[in-house]
Amino acid sequence: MSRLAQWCSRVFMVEINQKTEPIYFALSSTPSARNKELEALFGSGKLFSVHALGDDRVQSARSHAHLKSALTEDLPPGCQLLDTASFLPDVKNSLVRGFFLRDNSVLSSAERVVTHLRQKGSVCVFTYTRGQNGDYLCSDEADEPAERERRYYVTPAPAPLRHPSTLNIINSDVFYQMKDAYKVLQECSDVIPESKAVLELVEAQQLELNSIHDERFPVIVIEGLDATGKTTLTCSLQKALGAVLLKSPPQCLAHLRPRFDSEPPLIRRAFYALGNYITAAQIARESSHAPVIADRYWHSTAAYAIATAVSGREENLPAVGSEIYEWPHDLLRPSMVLLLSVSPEERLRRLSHRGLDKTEEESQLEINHLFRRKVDEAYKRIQNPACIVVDANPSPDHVLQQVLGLIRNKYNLQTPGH
Ligand SMILES: Nc1ncnc2c1ncn2[C@@H]1O[C@H](COP(=O)(O)OP(=O)(O)OP(=O)(O)O)[C@@H](O)[C@H]1O
Ligand SMILES: Nc1ccn([C@@H]2O[C@H](COP(=O)(O)O)[C@@H](O)[C@H]2O)c(=O)n1
Repeated sequence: MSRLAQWCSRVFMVEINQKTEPIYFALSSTPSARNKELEALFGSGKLFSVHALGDDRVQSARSHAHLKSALTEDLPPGCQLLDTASFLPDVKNSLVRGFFLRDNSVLSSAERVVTHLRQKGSVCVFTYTRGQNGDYLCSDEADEPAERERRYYVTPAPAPLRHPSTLNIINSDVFYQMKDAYKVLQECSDVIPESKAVLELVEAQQLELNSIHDERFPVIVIEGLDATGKTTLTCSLQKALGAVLLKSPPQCLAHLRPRFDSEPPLIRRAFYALGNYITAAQIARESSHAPVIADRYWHSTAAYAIATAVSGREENLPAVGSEIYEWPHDLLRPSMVLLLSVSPEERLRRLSHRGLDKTEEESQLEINHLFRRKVDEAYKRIQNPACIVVDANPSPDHVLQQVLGLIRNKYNLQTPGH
């Protein structure tokens, strides 16, 4: 079967704008009725869909990221790059991400970029042209000569029940057992040597990870978006309760973080997932003799990963109660998770006062209201344990007293020296 014929079983999703519904289409050997949405997508210029190819998931993820930067850098004016994906409706792990290249430039410049990519190999490029009857046709110039003559028509497809960007979340963006995240870093240890250091640190914690958690002292996790006051509150709680303060990712991974932050989601998220297991081992040790306060833990890992993976609006998130929001069965569960909630205006005020360098994701939060809403909503949908929302708009002392009240209501903890 030709390459293009294989893609005929799949549906394509093109996102023109994150705020609007994507456009769905399929490839068929028979023409179909004209459609306004497709007309808007294809317009009159030439179009290409480009997907990175790879022998394994690590290579595919890295090739996709390289392709994105190559296309973004080389794209001449008059050309537009759109995110696209192809998938089998409602079939888990069937999503393949790619790009749609719209060429409205006078010199058909995108064609040169695409030809160059084709020559370099490891990409799959389809070309879309308008036929005499006004239909849109798809062809693959790399296919065998006989196949190149065959016509595949672009036909509108219905939106699937589950938003396609949710199909690959399990084990690509969120990991539900340590061994799955561990495997990802094992698979990339040749191309990212720092992975070995992470795996050794995880190995070193095996004893604690296998031991049963002593429930004597409570473990309280503080969660929230950037600049909601987690650092301020966790430091105050540490003093007020005579607690041990821990973080996820743990300090021992701090020097490796920038390396993994520059990698695609599969690798980056596996790194943060393993960070939680190292923090879990530290929690197991410390909570045997004192209360533990943790600044971020699994809720952060999952909520950011889900919100980044799911494109478009909040409604595209997996529904409440989905398995996506379940806690990993092998990860130590905290006694209480508090989610600091701050109005967007107050958060921006705090960010601008702080004046520190912003990470890419922080800047995205600032400009991307949609993303922020998705992170916030994903936090609230995570279960077992679910988080308790705390109004963190008031003064630091007010927030501290509120949280101490919640903790003391549940546990009989004394302030040191009282
Ligand atoms: N309750 C509060 N009222 C007013 N300002 C606050 C409050 N809590 C923290 N701040 C200020 O807001 C800024 C961000 O606070 P903080 O660093 O504690 O947030 P964070 O959640 O730890 O941020 P990040 O996750 O980005 O490290 C700081 O300048 C801090 O002094
Ligand atoms: N347990 C965690 C902690 C953090 N992350 C990721 O890091 C970013 C936020 O961390 P800051 O230190 O900058 O506040 C955010 O992008 C999370 O994706 C995580 O995944 N898991």
